[in-house]
Order: sequence, then structure tokens, then C-alpha cells
Amino acid sequence: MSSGSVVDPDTAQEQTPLPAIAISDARLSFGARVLWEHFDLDVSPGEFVAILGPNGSGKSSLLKALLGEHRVSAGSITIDGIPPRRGSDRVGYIPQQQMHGLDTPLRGRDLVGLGVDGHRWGWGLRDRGLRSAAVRDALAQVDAEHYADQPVGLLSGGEQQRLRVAQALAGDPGVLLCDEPLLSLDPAAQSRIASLIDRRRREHGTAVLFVTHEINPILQFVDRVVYLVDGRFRIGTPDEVMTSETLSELYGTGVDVVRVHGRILVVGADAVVGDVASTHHHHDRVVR
Ligand SMILES: Nc1ncnc2c1ncn2[C@@H]1O[C@H](COP(=O)(O)OP(=O)(O)OP(=O)(O)O)[C@@H](O)[C@H]1O
Repeated sequence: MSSGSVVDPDTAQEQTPLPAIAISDARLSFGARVLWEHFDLDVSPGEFVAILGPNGSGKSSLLKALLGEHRVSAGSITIDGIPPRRGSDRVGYIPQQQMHGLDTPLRGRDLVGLGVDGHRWGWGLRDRGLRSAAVRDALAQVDAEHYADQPVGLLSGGEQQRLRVAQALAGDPGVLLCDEPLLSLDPAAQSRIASLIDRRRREHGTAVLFVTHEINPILQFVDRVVYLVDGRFRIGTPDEVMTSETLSELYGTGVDVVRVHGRILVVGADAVVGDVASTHHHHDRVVR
């Protein structure tokens, strides 16, 4: 990564782009419990970073620190050079899945509209046509136009999740934070959503932080992996991090990383992560 390198103003033709996200020597703690510290991560515009690790390792909390919901107790975080704050129009967020109940009085189109309005109501929306177009565009990006007028409570989990992706993208954010956005999607829908997010970062330079238990559905898109385990972490390319040696070190126990047909399987004595773990972790999956 070029971020952080020193640019000589006399010779440099191109400026090193400012990182979209800059985390420097950061510590996140709850009371006496330190989730991580001395954490450094610069994410370039358009970079796709996967956040992996077992339950409770602090993946969601990392996103919440970037959303301005948790404050780091040491070090600093900036997004486009500015400390995180709630409701920032620079950040799109796909939260961990919550189903909408049958009594939710919103249609899919309304949900996505909230994503458009979220960043604009402060100065008023002058052009209703623009708003409708932004909603239509976001719905089309996730192929959800045909169910956009149904109450969201009647939609399947996968259909609802596609709307959430559309809602997060509707505000045209420079940083997209995703908390397990592929959960309860079938493989075809997973691949469609992952490709959509990949296209988004390529075409718009959106930096993507993607929390997941399964790296395989996004492996082809991932530039770097942040792997968190119990306060320890490793950051690098998938080839650097997803090795038996590195994960055994992180877990403090023998972990085998096996590549089969372009997929990564991680199998450990006490910790089983990746594809296998997700079948244990999520109640809606069948353990075979
Ligand atoms: N506001 C809070 N106050 C105190 N502890 C918290 C708070 N938020 C999270 N924690 C704790 O921090 C730890 C990390 O939580 P987090 O949700 O970030 O983990 P995660 O890696 O995303 O886990 P999962 O894979 O289960 O979603 C957990 O033990 C959790 O109980």
C-alpha cells in the first residue's frame, strides 16, 4: 500500500491519495477488557478489506468505532481525514441482519428512500425527481425493483438484505461498512451482492470493510484481510494471512488452512472458522 509513504513534492507527479480510512495505534476497550490495541490500518479508496475472526473478537465493534458509535481509548481514527461521527454522509452501513417483522409499515422503496434522505434532509431535497431516480437506481443495482412496492415484512431474508445493501449505497458513500451482509442469502444471491459491492468500489472508489465468517464468497475480490482473534490480529493479503502458520499463531493452537478448488478451508483443534464455522454459528444453517 502506498498510504503512509513519504512523497517528495519535487519529483512526485501524482499525489499519494489520502486513505479513505486511517486507523493509527488505536485501542478499543470496554472497561478492563481490551478488544484490540496498537491497531494500525490505512484503507485506500476502492480497497476491499475483509474482517475475519471468531465470535466476540471485535469485528462489529471495529465497524462501530468507524461509525462513531464507539470511541477508541487510545490512538486515532479518521475517515477522509475527519474523526468518525454518527450519521456521516461519507459512510454507508449494512448492519448485521435484523429481520423486519410483518407489522413493519414500510415498502422496500421506502426503506431505500431513507438511505437517500438520510444525508440530505438537513438542507432539504430540492428535486423529487432526483430522489426517485436515486431510489430507482439503488433498487436496480440489487435487482429488487419487482418487489420494491411490497411491505418489507413480507419479503424473504435475502430479499430484505438486498434492500439493505441498496439503502447503504443510495447515499453514495465513500466508505462502505458491511456486517455479514451475505447471511441467509442463497449462493447465487451471495455472489450477486458480492459482485455488486466489488463493482461499486471499482467504479466509485468506495473503500469497503466487510465483516464475514466466510471468506470464500468474497475471496476473489478481497485485497487484504484483517484477522482478529482474542486481542491479536494480522493484516495482509489473503495469501499472507490465510496460512496454517499465521492462523495457528493467532489462535495459539494448531490450525490447518487447506485450499481446495480455489476455496479456503480453515480447520482447527478448538477453533473452526470459515465455511465450516458458519454452519455452527448461524442457527438457520444445517450442520452436515
Ligand atoms: N457496548 C459494549 N459494552 C461492553 N462490551 C461490549 C460492547 N459492545 C461489544 N462488547 C463486547 O465486545 C466483544 C466483541 O463484540 P463484537 O460484536 O465486536 O464481536 P464480533 O467479532 O463482531 O462477534 P460476532 O462474530 O459474534 O458478531 C464481545 O465480547 C461483546 O460482548
